[in-house]
Amino acid sequence: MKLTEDQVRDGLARLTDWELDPDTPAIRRTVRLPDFSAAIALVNEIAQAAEQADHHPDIDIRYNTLHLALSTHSEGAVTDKDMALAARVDELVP
Ligand SMILES: C[C@H](O)[C@H](O)[C@H]1CNC2=NC(N)=NC(=O)C2=N1
Repeated sequence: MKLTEDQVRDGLARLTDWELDPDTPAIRRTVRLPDFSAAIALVNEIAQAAEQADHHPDIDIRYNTLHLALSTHSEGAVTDKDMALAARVDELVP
């Protein structure tokens, strides 16, 4: 389900450190880990959650820092699936 900008902003209030990028549109979160292997461990956990949800984030890995973006490619929009996976990611971040 496509969300309006207001619905996305309401949802972000219940998440940790996610921001709306209205230009893409997508929601984004940067996560800094202690080192590269901790970053990769988190990527692997997120990958499992993504496969379970059949919904996949864009992940940019920069040494110990992950830049995560969630949008629903088929809709060209942020949807409830993105908000749900973001909440799951928040649970996985150590
Ligand atoms: C066939 C499969 O369900 C689709 O390709 C899914 C897979 N993961 C996806 N992930 C994201 N972020 N957007 C999609 O539109 C999408 N589509």
